[in-house]
Amino acid sequence: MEIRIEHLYKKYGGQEVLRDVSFKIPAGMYGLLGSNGAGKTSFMRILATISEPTAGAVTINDMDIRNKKEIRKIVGYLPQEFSVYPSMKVYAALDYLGILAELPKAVRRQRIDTVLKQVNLESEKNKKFKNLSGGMKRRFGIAQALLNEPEILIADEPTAGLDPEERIRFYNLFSELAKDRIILLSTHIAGDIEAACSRTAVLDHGKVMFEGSIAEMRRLSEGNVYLTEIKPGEINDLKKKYKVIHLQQNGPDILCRFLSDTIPAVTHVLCEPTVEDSYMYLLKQCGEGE
Ligand SMILES: Nc1ncnc2c1ncn2[C@@H]1O[C@H](COP(=O)(O)OP(=O)(O)OP(=O)(O)O)[C@@H](O)[C@H]1O
Repeated sequence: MEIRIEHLYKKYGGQEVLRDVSFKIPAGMYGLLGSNGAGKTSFMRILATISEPTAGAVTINDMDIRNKKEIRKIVGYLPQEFSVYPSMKVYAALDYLGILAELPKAVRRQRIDTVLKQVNLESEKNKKFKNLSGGMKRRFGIAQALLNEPEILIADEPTAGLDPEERIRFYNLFSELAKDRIILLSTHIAGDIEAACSRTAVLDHGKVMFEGSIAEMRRLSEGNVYLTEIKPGEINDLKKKYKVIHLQQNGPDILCRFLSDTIPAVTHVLCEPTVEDSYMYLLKQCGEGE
């Protein structure tokens, strides 16, 4: 099971939003990381056959994505904005989507029961869509994407707007589903990628800035991540000299995690980098390169 992307470009009018994107996505959970406008949605829509590349090639299990009909049989897609008729009940809405996907009645029944179990929405099946909580609506979105038993599930920022507990539940569901699938998900939360994915690609302004395993991603900023304890009045000074990743109140003082290419001029401890540190490190490099 593999998605192969080769020299992919996407242009909207004169704006190039994907630029020479090439990498492979193996089975398991794969995270696409990038800030707003990086090109994540444009990339995922191409893989889900909703939009077409301007140039380049994508194959899924050696099948060209231009075979839309065949590809759609093996790909499930959860777009960022997902909705159904608000007054439709959960079961009826899934049945309707199943009809659109041309699933025969008996298969539909069996699949709907299975996906409702998978996303833990069985007891909600007679509720109207509009009466579901935000997290339940997202779970419904996953259920509809799983209806045709896809080998590949593409989810665009599936956890945006969810509370931490619901986010954890979501990632548990994904890791369960990822055992025999490719799950490609996008987010701008580096910590989520670190916790859930085995590999990641970082997009910035349509270009791949990094592609590799989580361990490789962490290593990017090795030797550049420091911690220092400062007084609240010293924050601005530190920010002028270094890229601050985060600040945490520690009694009257502030614990500050920051990036530096050279040994810092303040009292410091060298830290083990996280995916978030490396993401900030990459963004800093991109910013400097512009
Ligand atoms: N249909 C479209 N027509 C014109 N420009 C578009 C279209 N879709 C996206 N864009 C532009 O392409 C660029 C990349 O957008 P995209 O939605 O792919 O990024 P993203 O990484 O998913 O961002 P976000 O996290 O905000 O969803 C942006 O500059 C956006 O304005």
